[in-house]
Amino acid sequence: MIEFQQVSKTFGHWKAVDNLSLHLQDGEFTVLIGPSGSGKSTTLKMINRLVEHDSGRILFAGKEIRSFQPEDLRRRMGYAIQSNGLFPHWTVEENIGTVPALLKWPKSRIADRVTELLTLLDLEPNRYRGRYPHELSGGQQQRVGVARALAADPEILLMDEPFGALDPVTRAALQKELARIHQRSGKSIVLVTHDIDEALLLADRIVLLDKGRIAQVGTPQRILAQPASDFVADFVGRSEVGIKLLGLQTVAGRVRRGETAAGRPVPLQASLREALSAFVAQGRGSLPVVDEHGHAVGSIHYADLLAAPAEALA
Ligand SMILES: Nc1ncnc2c1ncn2[C@@H]1O[C@H](COP(=O)(O)OP(=O)(O)OP(=O)(O)O)[C@@H](O)[C@H]1O
Repeated sequence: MIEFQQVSKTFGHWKAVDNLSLHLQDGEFTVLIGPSGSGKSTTLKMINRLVEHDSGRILFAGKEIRSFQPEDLRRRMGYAIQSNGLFPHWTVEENIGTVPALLKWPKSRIADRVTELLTLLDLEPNRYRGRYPHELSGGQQQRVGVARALAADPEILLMDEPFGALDPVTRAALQKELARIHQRSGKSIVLVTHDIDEALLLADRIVLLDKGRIAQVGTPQRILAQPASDFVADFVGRSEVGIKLLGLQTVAGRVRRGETAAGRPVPLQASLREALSAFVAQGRGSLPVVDEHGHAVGSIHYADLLAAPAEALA
């Protein structure tokens, strides 16, 4: 879908992006991560030509992006940013409907789409559609920012720290929502973050940048279990690698069906990290497992967690 071929971008004497080659697959959730100043936002903004690359080629749908009008490109690519970028004097409805209006959708279709998106993002449509951004909380503004990016059903969604300024609870809720949107729509998403846990949770593939260069590209499992360098190992947090690997898998893959155990049950969909926490909190070596309706399914043993890291690379 998007291909970078030896792309560089220099600001003054500073190489913000240095000879980047990268192929972003159709339907993939790609997370760009790295320390501050590593070139994440510059890489993202080059995709919709908010920043023009100096050299190399960037292909979108097989064509160099310079051959598109920037406006056409931006209509085909949703863009959400940390500071949400909402127009302050426009209502929520007008903000969300920006690109559909540019595309000359009929008013009724825009209104229906706004209703659909507000519902999807857990904002009661009639309560919020007529409000102005300053009448919303920060988390609600960010939801509207995400809704606006999704409005015209773009082929690709570009997100620059879209949940950066949120409290942990709202952030977790929106991450879950975004994962659901991705699963349901199969849309290509490129998200910038500096939060390794967010990257591990959401990414099909992580691109870890360091000083404008790729330090490693790989699945969350591979980045955790086979870091390509000391820099990568340090960035993902050496001492917590085991715990993070457990966070990538669910109890469903380890359940001993039909077996019983005593204790407070863990859900099938809980991560193995959550299961570990339950073992420690309850001081037990095995626990019952239940499905989403609370029905008994089987049990999980503490020792079953140990199979996880090896299998993560299978
Ligand atoms: N418009 C600009 N003019 C000059 N330098 C810039 C400009 N935009 C970015 N830079 C520089 O390019 C480098 C990469 O910036 P970029 O915003 O891509 O980093 P980042 O990884 O997204 O960082 P952060 O996590 O802090 O947002 C930085 O050193 C930054 O100072």
